[in-house]
Amino acid sequence: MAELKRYTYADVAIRNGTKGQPIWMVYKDVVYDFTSYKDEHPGGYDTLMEGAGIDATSAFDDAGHSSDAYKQLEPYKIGVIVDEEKKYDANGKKIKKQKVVAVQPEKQNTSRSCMNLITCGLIG
Ligand code: HEM
Repeated sequence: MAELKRYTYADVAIRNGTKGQPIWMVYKDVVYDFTSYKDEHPGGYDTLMEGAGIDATSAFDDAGHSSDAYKQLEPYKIGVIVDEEKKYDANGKKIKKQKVVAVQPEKQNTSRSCMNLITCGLIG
């Protein structure tokens, strides 16, 4: 089986259907090209374009599409999002981003000097 092409969100953003660009869309880290589907979408062209060039996962899910509509995505698949930019795990669940908190050296010093103050206060 041929390996799927990998795209970044910047690659997808350019293909937003304007200025003769194709209509690419991302659903759960998979990239689709819906250019040929634009006049077939039962929900209309404008509604389809709401997801053009972006991660349209929530827009697609929120539209209340039937299971048939979900099955119709497959033939338009052209690739996947690069690993570094993936938003979903292998089970299709949204990856929770870990909050990275930098340790500030000044703060450490402040608390230490504060401790010293308390200690000094207690001793002296
Ligand atoms: C973000 C992108 C999309 C949005 C916001 C959207 C929205 C909608 C809405 C609002 C309807 C209901 C229309 C009505 O009842 O009058 C609809 C219907 C439908 N859409 Fe989409 N759509 C999107 C993309 C797609 C794509 C990519 C496909 C398939 C390749 C698709 C397949 C369908 C189908 C088959 C229906 C008919 C009802 C159903 O079976 O659920 N849509 N869409």
